[in-house]
Amino acid sequence: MSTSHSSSSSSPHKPNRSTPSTPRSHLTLLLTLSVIVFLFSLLLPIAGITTASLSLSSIPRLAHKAGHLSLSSILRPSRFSFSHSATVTMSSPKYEKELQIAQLAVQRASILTKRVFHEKAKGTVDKNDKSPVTIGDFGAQALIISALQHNFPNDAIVAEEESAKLKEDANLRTTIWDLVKDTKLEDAAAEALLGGPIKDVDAMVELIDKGNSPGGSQGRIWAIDPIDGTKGFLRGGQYAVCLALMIDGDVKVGALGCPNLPIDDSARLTTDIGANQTDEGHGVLFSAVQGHGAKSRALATVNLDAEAGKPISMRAIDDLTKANFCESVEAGHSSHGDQAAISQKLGITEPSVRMDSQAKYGSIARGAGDIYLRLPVSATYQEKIWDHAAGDLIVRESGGQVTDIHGKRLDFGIGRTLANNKGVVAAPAAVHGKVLEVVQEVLSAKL
Ligand SMILES: Nc1ncnc2c1ncn2[C@@H]1O[C@H](COP(=O)(O)O)[C@@H](O)[C@H]1OP(=O)(O)O
Ligand SMILES: [Mg+2]
Repeated sequence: MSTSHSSSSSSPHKPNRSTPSTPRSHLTLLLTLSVIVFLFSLLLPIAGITTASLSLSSIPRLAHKAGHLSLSSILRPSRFSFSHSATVTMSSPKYEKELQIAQLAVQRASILTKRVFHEKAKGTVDKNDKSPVTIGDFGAQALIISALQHNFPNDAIVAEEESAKLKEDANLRTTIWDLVKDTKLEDAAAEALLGGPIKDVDAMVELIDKGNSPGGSQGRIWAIDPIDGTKGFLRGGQYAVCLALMIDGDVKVGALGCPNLPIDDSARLTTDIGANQTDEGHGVLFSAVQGHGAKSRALATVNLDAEAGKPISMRAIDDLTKANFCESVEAGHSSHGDQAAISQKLGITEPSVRMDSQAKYGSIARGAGDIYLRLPVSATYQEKIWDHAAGDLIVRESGGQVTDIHGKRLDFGIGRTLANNKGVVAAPAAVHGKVLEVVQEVLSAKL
C-alpha cells in the first residue's frame, strides 16, 4: 500500500511537480483510474452478496437487497459484508483512542455496578426491589457519558436511560450521586484520561440526558447499555456494561464488561452460569475493532496495557450435534420452545445454557459457547441497538456471523431500534448457514 504512495516523482503515473504534465500522461492516468474504479465496482457487490450470508436460501433476498442499495452504500462495503479481521485488516483504521476510552469507560462503570451488586448481595435490599438496578443503570450511564463527552465532545450518544425519573426523585438522585462521585479508576493517569470526576449532581443529571440521540445512518454515534441484563443483575447471574461506536451506521468499536463471567477464556459455559454468580475472581472485558479482531482481558480497575488483551476466536465446529447453544433466561425475550425444536432438529442433545445480557455474545466469541439464538416472542417488539451493537462486532471479529432470523445483517443505522430486523442468529461463520436454515424451517409458520 505504502509503495504506491511513496513511488518516486519519475513514475509514469505521477507527473513530476516541477515539470508540467503532458496531455498524454493525463490520458494514461485517466485510463488507469477508470479501469481501477470499474474493477472495484464489479468486486464490491459480489463480495457483499457472497459473504453476507452463507445460506443458499437467503441469497435471493440479499440479491434483492443489493439491488436496492445506493451507490454510496455499495462503496461502504462493510455495512452488508462479512467483516472478519482477515478480510479488511489492511484498510481498516484502528480507532486506538476510541478503543482505549471505551474500555476504560466500561471498566470505570463496572466498578460502580459491582459496588451496587455487592450491596444487593449483602441482602440490605429486598429481592423484589428493582432500585439497585436503577441506581446502577443511571450511575454507570452518567460515568460513561462523562468520559465520552470529555474525549469526543461532538459525538452523538444513544443510551438506554433518561433522567426524568431522577428529576422527580431527590432521594434517588442523592443515592446515585453518592456512588458516582467516588467511583474512579485506581490509576490516576487513566482516570485523568476519562476527564476525572463529574462536577456535581446537576452535571450528572445533565449528562444522563446526553444519551438522547435518535441514532441514524450518519456520523459518529455511541450506543450505551449501562446494565444490560437487568434481570440477571437482580438474580445474581450475568449482566454486561455495553458500549459501541458506530460510524455511518456501521459498528467500528465495541466493548463489553462482564463482571460475573470467568476470566479464563477456555472455561466452557456451564448451565449454572445464569444464577448465583459472583464477581470475586471473575470479570472479563471483551473488545473489538472492525477489521482488527476481538480480544478479552481481565476486567481490572487500572490503566490498560495496550498489548495485554488476548485475541479470541470462536470454536471450530466439525459436528453441529456437539454445539453448545445459549439463550436468554427470560422466556419473554426469546422463545425457549422454538429453541428446543431447533436444537432437536440439529441433533443437539445438551440443554441450552441460559444467561442474561450480551455476555452471551462474548461467551460464544471466545468459544465458551457456540451459538446464540434470539427467537422473537412478540410480533411487535423491536430490538434496541444498545442491546446488540458491541456483541455483534465482537462475534463477527472472532470469526462468527450475526444475522437476524431472515438472514439479514443487523442494521444499526436506522435509529434507536433494529426496526429492520427480527431476532438474532449468531454462530461461527462456517455453520451459520446451516443453523439459519434450521431456524427458518422451525419458524417458517411465523415468518
Ligand atoms: N419482548 C422482548 N423481546 C426481546 N428482548 C426484550 C423484550 N423485552 C425486553 N427485552 C430486552 O432484552 C434485553 C435482555 O436480554 P436477555 O434476556 O438476553 O438478557 C433487555 O435489554 C431487554 O430490554 P429492557 O431493558 O428494555 O427490558
Ligand atoms: Mg439491555
